[in-house]
Amino acid sequence: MTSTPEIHRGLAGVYADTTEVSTVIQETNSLTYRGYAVQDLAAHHSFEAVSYLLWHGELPDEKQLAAFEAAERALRPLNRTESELLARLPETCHPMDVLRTAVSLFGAEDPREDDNGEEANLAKSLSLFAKLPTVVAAHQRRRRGLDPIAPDPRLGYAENFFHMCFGEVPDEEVVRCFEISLTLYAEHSFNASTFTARVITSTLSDLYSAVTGAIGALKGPLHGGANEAVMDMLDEVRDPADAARWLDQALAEKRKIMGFGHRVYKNGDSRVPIMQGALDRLVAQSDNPEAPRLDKLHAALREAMFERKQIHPNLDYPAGLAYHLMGFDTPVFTPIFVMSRVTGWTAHIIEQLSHNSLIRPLASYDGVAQREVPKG
Ligand SMILES: CC(=O)SCCNC(=O)CCNC(=O)[C@H](O)C(C)(C)COP(=O)(O)OP(=O)(O)OC[C@H]1O[C@@H](n2cnc3c(N)ncnc32)[C@H](O)[C@@H]1OP(=O)(O)O
Ligand SMILES: O=C([O-])CC(=O)C(=O)O
Repeated sequence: MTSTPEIHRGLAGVYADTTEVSTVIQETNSLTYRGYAVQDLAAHHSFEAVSYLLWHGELPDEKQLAAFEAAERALRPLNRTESELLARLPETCHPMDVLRTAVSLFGAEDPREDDNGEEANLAKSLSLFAKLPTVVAAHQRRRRGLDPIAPDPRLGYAENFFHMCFGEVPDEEVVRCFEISLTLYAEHSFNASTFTARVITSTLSDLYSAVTGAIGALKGPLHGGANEAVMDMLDEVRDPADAARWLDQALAEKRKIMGFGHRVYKNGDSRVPIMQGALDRLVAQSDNPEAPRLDKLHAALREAMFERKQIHPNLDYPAGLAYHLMGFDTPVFTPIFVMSRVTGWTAHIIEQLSHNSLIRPLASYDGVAQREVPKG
């Protein structure tokens, strides 16, 4: 008789490979990108500089950053085929479907699609980084029956995204809060979408295919889709006075409370204090009449969840409300996560190729024993 192998369902606790890109340090509950604490990066560097760091391993000097920014700004516009094809998708489809289709289309158009050399993959990564906000913004406007706004090369990455979505750039505090969220969302080791990208890459498929698959993995509400689900939950509960009663019922129904819990962090997500601080500043200066109620409800659910389950919020909890207060439609929240995480995904794709081994685990069979096929 063969012994039953040890099963790690969900690969919980399994080390699948090494990485130099980022790490969660359990003892201090902190996260580093290429060795730098993420809160220090968020406080002192632009999202563009953080993206450069993830791809190149070091922060850029002034000249490198200027060249990087100029290249990003030049790559933002979509060509006519891209704009027309994406505008043919149903207006009602989820914007994650638009992004998934867009990345697949960019791959089909790129003559270097199958060139897996580092230089080619860095060029593709920068191109995705520059173009995805243009796709997301055009869809945000289309949902409201509005024509797209062309990117403005005079504006930085975050400012330009607001300009393309709303035709104006908001107060500095709002842009800062958005940039902080992008830096915090950029990278998180072997999370489900990054691992998906690495699995696809491990077959020696192309970067666009890996990113398309990663978008599909991020869409799910147990992963990136949770930032949208947080807002749906706040819309469902509405009244801060109902938070505890609503939560008791949801827990009794064995519902997962969106924006809470984490596979790796069991004592709180290291990114939450930074994002919550940015959200507090956003609420304080918001002219949205709903901001005080939403803030109270957000805090009431967080406190009730901790009292009942001792489970902490993850990054999606403050980010979801922050994106709402910035004026984005709820279905655009996870696409914003993609705009940021495409940096981490592509850094991992390049790393996977640098020491590739096909990712192919085993399954312990527990189906019916071998049997005779009925004849005739
Ligand atoms: C950016 C990101 O992707 S962060 C994650 C975003 N996802 C979410 O916010 C979705 C809600 N959260 C969850 O579903 C989970 O916490 C996950 C999927 C993120 C992590 O799950 P796991 O590591 O598998 O933890 P697991 O599901 O085993 O949770 C352990 C216990 O805590 C409970 N638990 C964990 N999170 C939650 C939650 N959000 N709501 C209710 N109960 C929860 C589980 O029911 C389980 O209880 P049990 O032992 O009584 O069965
Ligand atoms: O690490 C994870 O499992 C999920 C997460 O927080 C992320 O991808 O940012």
